[in-house]
Amino acid sequence: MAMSVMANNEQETVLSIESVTRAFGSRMILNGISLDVKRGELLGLLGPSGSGKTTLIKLITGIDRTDRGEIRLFGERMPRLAMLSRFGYMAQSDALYNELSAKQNLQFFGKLYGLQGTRLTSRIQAAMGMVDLLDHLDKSVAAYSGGMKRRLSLAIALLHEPELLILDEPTVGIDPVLRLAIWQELLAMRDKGTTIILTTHVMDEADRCDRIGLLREGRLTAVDTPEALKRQSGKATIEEAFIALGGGAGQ
Ligand SMILES: Nc1ncnc2c1ncn2[C@@H]1O[C@H](COP(=O)(O)OP(=O)(O)OP(=O)(O)O)[C@@H](O)[C@H]1O
Repeated sequence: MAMSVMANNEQETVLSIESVTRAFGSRMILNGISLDVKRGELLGLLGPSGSGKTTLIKLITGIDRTDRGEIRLFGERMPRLAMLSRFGYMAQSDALYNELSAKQNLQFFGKLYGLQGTRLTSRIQAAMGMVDLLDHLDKSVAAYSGGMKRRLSLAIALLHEPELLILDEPTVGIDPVLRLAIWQELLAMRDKGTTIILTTHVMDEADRCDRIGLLREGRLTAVDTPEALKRQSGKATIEEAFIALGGGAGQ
């Protein structure tokens, strides 16, 4: 009985962050962060440059370790290698093989995730269609523009249809029309149950998230829906709310 209740709870909470602290040298970068993310939720992390968004993302993926506190993905304490296949990760700087074609990159990463044969081929088509790069599959990545590399990195993160997507500034350098199309895809994935955690500096993107976590000087100063944050700050737009709630400081 107790076991089944626990299993249900664990299924609901995809990510649990508890009292997490991370310092570099004597500088406290993250200070007592606690946050839960439920299955099928789209959480946006917003904060001034240097507020610790990427540091937090790296702790969630297990690339970096907390100094204090704990992070659990799907109930498992991170870092844990076995969790790698459960999420798709898009880093802030693209990790691509420049000398290979886009297709070869996708095949390489796809095989790492256990995809092969017709499933790998169909997933490559679907993911590249989503980022509008199907016409450039055979092009060498060295010949890709910065925005195209971002889109290819996103396609790789989506390739194995993970139940959790962790995206660090996924739409930087992507033009507004395609950005909108990518957001429609992300929202459709969310609606089908994919959990998405992303960082952004773009206010209209933040507005589309289910909840926004506001980071400032290493602390999570607010976590709520865009509507609640606007109400709480008495502001009409998320941009004004962000500044009113202390997000405008820094740089
Ligand atoms: N490995 C490291 N060693 C020392 N300092 C680091 C390290 N990684 C990050 N920092 C520092 O931690 C702070 C937070 O960096 P982080 O990249 O998490 O910020 P961010 O909110 O993602 O910023 P941006 O929006 O500009 O990407 C910065 O001052 C950065 O210089």
